[in-house]
Amino acid sequence: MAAIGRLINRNTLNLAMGQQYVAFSSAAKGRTAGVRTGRALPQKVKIVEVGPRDGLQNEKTIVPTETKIHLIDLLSESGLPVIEATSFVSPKWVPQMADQVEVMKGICRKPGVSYPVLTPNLKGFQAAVKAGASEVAIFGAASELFSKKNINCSVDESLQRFDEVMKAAKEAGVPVRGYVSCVLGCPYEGKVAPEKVAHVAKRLYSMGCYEISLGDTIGVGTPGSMTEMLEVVSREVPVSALAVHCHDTYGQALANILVALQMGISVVDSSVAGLGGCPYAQGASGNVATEDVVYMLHGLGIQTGVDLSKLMNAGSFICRSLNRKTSSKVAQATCKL
Ligand SMILES: CC(C)(COP(=O)([O-])OP(=O)([O-])OC[C@H]1O[C@@H](n2cnc3c(N)ncnc32)[C@H](O)[C@@H]1OP(=O)([O-])[O-])[C@@H](O)C(=O)NCCC(=O)NCCSC(=O)C[C@@](C)(O)CC(=O)[O-]
Repeated sequence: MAAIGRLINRNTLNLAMGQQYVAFSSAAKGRTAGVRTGRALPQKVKIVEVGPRDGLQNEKTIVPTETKIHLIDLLSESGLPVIEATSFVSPKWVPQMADQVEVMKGICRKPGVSYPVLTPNLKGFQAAVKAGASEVAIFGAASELFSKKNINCSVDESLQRFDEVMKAAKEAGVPVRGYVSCVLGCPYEGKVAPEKVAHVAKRLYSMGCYEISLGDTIGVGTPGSMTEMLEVVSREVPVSALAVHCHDTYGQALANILVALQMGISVVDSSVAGLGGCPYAQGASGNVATEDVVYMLHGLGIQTGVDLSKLMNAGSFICRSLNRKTSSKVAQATCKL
């Protein structure tokens, strides 16, 4: 009897959550989010969706190009302002991104939505522009060994390559975002000093990157280490130009994002269904799920412009296509797997 009761309660709960998740997540609307946490929070957050790139780059089986295109189109419909579409890297290094030109040509670009792509060097930049990219991202690291494993050069060499990309981008009028990987830990070197992160972030910002995304590539950070790192980095780069990019390996991503928001950051990277992992960071799980970030932000009364229901449809589509269970807690709770 008790077991049946539990079953009914669980089913009722699932049904209720399925119907009401939007209501739950918007419960704080109209209130000042800062009141609840004791610190001021931004009223609006820009979400940079990295699922089609960061999310898929590590997939062992090649995902059909049409699936990638359909995923991006569904994400475009959800109201996301930025969707990182693919990367112009060597197909020998990351075979999953070898169809970058077809992806860029196949997507329906929604007015007002930006579709940046990764470009590790001038060759990648030129190919990206030829394929119609109107925004690119360069990606460095705060760790020497990670830099070597990921892009086959030292941190200093990578900054020289990025300089070339920046010059070409300025001439072409293409905005450039900069990434710093391993900001809270490296799979090869362990702990990374915040000063190293600040050094690379400052260089990328001085080169002209309009925004610096700080990547906890292997998801080892905690609110404590995130706070410490951001305090150091924000002495060199204004917080208004910083973004956080959290992987969720240790389940700390949402807590880390919350402290970043409390420190004035208002740009958050995330991946639909929590897909992802870096091919050169073994054991790293996916990015924090976009659905979970949106749910938290809306619950805090922070605007994102994202329709959670449409976003969940995109998550559901890619999970079905990959025959994979979603990593989004929100999607799990509402049975949209
Ligand atoms: C950077 C390279 C190319 C250096 O790789 P390399 O082997 O040192 O390059 P190279 O200049 O010696 O050239 C070797 C070959 O690659 C070709 N090549 C050279 N450049 C390109 C290019 N752009 N596109 C296509 N092909 C290229 C080049 O033409 C040549 O071809 P071959 O003559 O042998 O036929 C390589 O290491 C690479 O592609 N790495 C990319 C790795 C990657 O994509 N990692 C994942 C993204 S980073 C990430 O996920 C972290 C992030 C951003 O999400 C934030 C976080 O979580 O921390």
